[in-house]
Amino acid sequence: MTAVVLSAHSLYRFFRAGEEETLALQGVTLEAEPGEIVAVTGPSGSGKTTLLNCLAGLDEPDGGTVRVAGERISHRAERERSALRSRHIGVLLQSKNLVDHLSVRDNIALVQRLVRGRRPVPAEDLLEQVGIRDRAGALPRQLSGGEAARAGLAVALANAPALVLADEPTGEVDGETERRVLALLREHASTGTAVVVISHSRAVAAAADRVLRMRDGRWV
Ligand SMILES: Nc1ncnc2c1ncn2[C@@H]1O[C@H](COP(=O)(O)OP(=O)(O)OP(=O)(O)O)[C@@H](O)[C@H]1O
Repeated sequence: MTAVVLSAHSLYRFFRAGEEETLALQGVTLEAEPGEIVAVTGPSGSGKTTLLNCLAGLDEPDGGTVRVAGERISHRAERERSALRSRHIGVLLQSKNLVDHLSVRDNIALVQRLVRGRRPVPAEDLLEQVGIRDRAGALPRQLSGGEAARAGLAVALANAPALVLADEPTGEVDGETERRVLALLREHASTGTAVVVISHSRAVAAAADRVLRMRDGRWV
């Protein structure tokens, strides 16, 4: 087992739209150890989602490297990044990680089929943990915002990932559900998972081991 689950070094990301250039990430370095929950906060447009996308291998940084569980995920073909993501990372983005035409149960099964050599946690158990066991047969569009957020979390945890990357996982849930989600993340962290979570919630910051603040693509 590697000492750090996530090692992102000196990440840069530029976006160009016509004449305008945005420096979304300006040399961001981040490491996370097994068992650690890191909260990332900062104003709108500061680069948080861009960072998470680069960490997840959903986007390529223009400079710098990302390693997850000892394997480099940056600067690789999309297919390779996708395979590494299935193997090591649970991703919960604001855009949601549920496939529309599959039930919640089948969304979990889909993620678990991509991972070999690990015994999957039964879908019902994952859904019990997030408190929506009775919604296993529902389609994503039949879920409330809070239920969809919890289903997304169950899917993010379905591959028993070394690293969980979550963008506002408690943005749409009530206080009680937020506590439940945080307890669940802590439980997974205690088994060695590292968690990086973007959030403006005070409860999330209080539950985290470290809180990092971003502004204009840099830590402040
Ligand atoms: N695909 C893109 N093309 C052009 N500019 C982009 C793109 N994605 C992000 N940006 C710009 O990069 C900057 C950082 O955006 P990002 O979404 O990472 O911020 P954020 O901190 O996650 O914001 P929020 O809290 O509102 O989600 C912003 O100025 C944004 O407009």
